[in-house]
Amino acid sequence: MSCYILVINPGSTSTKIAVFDGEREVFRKTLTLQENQLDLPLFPEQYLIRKGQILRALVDSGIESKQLCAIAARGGRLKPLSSGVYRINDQMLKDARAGLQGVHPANTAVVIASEIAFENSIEAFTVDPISVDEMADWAKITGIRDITRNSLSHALNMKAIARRAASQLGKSYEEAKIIVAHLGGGSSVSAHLQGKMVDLYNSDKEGPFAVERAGALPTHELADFARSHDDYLHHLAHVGGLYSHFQTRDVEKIVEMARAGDNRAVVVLQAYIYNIAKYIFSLLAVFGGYPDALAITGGVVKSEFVRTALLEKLGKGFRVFLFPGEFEMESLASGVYRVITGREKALEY
Ligand SMILES: Nc1ncnc2c1ncn2[C@@H]1O[C@H](COP(=O)(O)OP(=O)(O)O)[C@@H](O)[C@H]1O
Ligand SMILES: CCCC(=O)OP(=O)(O)O
Repeated sequence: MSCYILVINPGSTSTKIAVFDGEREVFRKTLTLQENQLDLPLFPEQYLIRKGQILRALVDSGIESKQLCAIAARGGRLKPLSSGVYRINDQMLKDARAGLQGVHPANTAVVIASEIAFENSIEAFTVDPISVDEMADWAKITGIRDITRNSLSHALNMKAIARRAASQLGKSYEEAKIIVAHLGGGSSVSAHLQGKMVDLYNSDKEGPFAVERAGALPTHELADFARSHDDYLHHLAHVGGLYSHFQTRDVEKIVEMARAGDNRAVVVLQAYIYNIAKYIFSLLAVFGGYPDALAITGGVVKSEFVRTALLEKLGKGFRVFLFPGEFEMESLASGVYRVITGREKALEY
């Protein structure tokens, strides 16, 4: 019998939805928001817009809600959690609405999923939310006692990619030593040891700058910037990175500018690549040398220019696996499918 899983994945500019029959994708659509809608608060404005778009898209798809047997929602900035599939409960909804560890469009997903699930008497889950925290204690300490590093990242895609890389090495995820770089609108770079992301950077606040995220900044200059810009967090996480230099999130366009001889584009792209490589190399400290593999994933990896420049900068020491694009929709669906088929137990939040 068919078991349709609705997958909901809200991002900074769109909401991706899909329907999987078990692990086979039968429908996918990207629902975009207008530029002025993206500046609206997540609750209730964006959540209502995104929920309305999802319900209309489902009706248009011809898939009836009675065909759904479960919902998989991308989990946002919830409380720090171990990796796994979580049943959405009231406390999770409360934390998502309150923005417990900050706001992210994915915070709307669990709320929308639980409402659609309730209306259809089915269950809703989230898999490896942004707040998966497997960071080692020694990686959390900083040079100021009151400032502790935390773990917020593209955990869903990076854990799935690390498992794929391990399988290509012929090893279990738990025995493989892997670095994963996720290069999208935002970026994360993580070190996987004994099946855990023991250290990572997330470009909202650390590591390499990304398409729209500022990455690590010099502390004194950042303090000055924050004093003179009330909206400095918006600069760090939405209009930073390549966007702050070129007012576009379209990497192909910036590469074209460089190819056409725009010197600024040449140097900023050089810096973009250099910073990614620099932070990848810094994670060699986790392993005391090269890991078994370096896996590079995310939308930006679709760019041949970026792939070539980055591989050249990384040199010959890594065994590199490239996974252009992201695999969040299938990872959400397969996590929930494992639970509803009894192969994995859902965790309680
Ligand atoms: N073929 C391509 N060449 C260069 N950049 C690309 C290409 N395809 C997508 N990108 C870039 O990937 C980024 C989006 O990555 P993705 O992982 O899909 O993002 P998000 O973090 O928004 O989910 C965009 O900045 C886009 O310009
Ligand atoms: C905070 C890390 C997760 C993240 O930034 O996701 P998106 O790049 O999808 O916004």
